[in-house]
Amino acid sequence: MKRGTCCETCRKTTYIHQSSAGKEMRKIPNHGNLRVTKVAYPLGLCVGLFIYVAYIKWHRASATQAFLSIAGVASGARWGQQAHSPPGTAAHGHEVFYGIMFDAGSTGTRVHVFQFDQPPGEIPTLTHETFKALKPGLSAYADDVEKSAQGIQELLDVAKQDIPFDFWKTTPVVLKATAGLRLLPGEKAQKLLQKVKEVFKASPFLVGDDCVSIMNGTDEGVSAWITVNFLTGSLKAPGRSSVGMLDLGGGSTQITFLPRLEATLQASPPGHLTAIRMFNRTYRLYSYSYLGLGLMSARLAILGGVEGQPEASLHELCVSRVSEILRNKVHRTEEVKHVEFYAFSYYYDLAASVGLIDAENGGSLVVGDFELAAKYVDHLEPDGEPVSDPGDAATEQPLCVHGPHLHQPAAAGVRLSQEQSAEADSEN
Ligand SMILES: O=c1[nH]cnc2c1ncn2[C@@H]1O[C@H](COP(=O)(O)OP(=O)(O)O)[C@@H](O)[C@H]1O
Ligand SMILES: [Ca+2]
Repeated sequence: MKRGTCCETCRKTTYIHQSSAGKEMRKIPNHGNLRVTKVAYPLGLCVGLFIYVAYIKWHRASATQAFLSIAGVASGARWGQQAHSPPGTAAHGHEVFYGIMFDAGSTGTRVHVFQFDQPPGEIPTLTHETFKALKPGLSAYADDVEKSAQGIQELLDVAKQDIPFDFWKTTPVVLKATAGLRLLPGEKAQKLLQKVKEVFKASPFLVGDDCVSIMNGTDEGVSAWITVNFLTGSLKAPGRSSVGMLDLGGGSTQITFLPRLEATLQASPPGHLTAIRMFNRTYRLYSYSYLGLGLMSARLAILGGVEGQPEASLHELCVSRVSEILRNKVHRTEEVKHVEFYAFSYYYDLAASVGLIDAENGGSLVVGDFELAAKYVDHLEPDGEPVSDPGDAATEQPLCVHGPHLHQPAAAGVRLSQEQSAEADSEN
């Protein structure tokens, strides 16, 4: 991947972060350097989601045009060329318009305020984004629905500050919920969605009938796959092989890749294949979302069953509990050994937290590195010091990233190369 494409994205993006105290917020303008930060990740995935949901799924005929436009800008291809118009102005006859997208994840709700610019007779391009995230996720308010309104209102206020008054009533606002709401009993999830809709309706923004919904897992995986393959250039260059996408969320996890082997298509269980049409081409994708196997939900399942004191080593105990949870739940498809994958969310957070990848730049590793890291962490005393004689060669190996670091926000994920994933698979 070439350096700089996505980093341009950061230049025009303003992120507003919740401080650890959860109250204070600060604006971080990026002054045009090439430093890649993790916060660029949500822009990429949300633009992909926007493209997929708004254009490919609903308006298939205009998919190619819309995709080229929005994803092209997301990659920074055009952002260096023109100065950013002040919000609300239409310099040189350019139309400016906005969109507000809420990502209601299981661990947090995030707002993305997109600004688009449309030169006369041309397709629109994305020129600015403001982002803010709040914790916990919407599902945490399942038993106190009224309380959920406060956070949504706070995020809407960010949009109000960002979007000029004259644009409010023409700016659409949309919320897509993922695993947190999928995991709730239907009635509770619907009450939360209804509450959000009420808050949206009381706002000055454009609110459609289907402005608030739960996105299905396949759509979630496919939109992230589109984004990552746009960013790696494989959608634009037909000969270039595509990469796979792994996203480990809090409540669910997705795998999506483009199989090359007929055998993979034949051997895929029902519900694991989906087709999308883009650039006059039909992509038959292997895509599956495992509900309940996000990091937090899986931990809950694993730890929920613990009773008494462990007899085996902590690592062995963990491995056996995880195996029990995963048994017969996860389909193993042979072809992944030969596919390069980009991994996101908790794959990133976990790899960065144990030093497998650089916390700013991401990096490459093999699947087996996670296992080594788990062994290492499981051998730590509660105070964080390694035990004196872990008796395991794994802890003697350096926990470092294999292969080059990526200098891309798409790489606010972990990259698993072909050889690496093959090697890792053979170790499992
Ligand atoms: O907008 C974002 N900003 C920062 N991290 C995000 C964003 N969206 C998702 N993540 C990452 O996703 C993980 C949490 O997943 P999420 O809450 O979206 O659960 P879900 O996808 O299973 O519903 C964390 O690793 C978090 O870093
Ligand atoms: Ca997510």
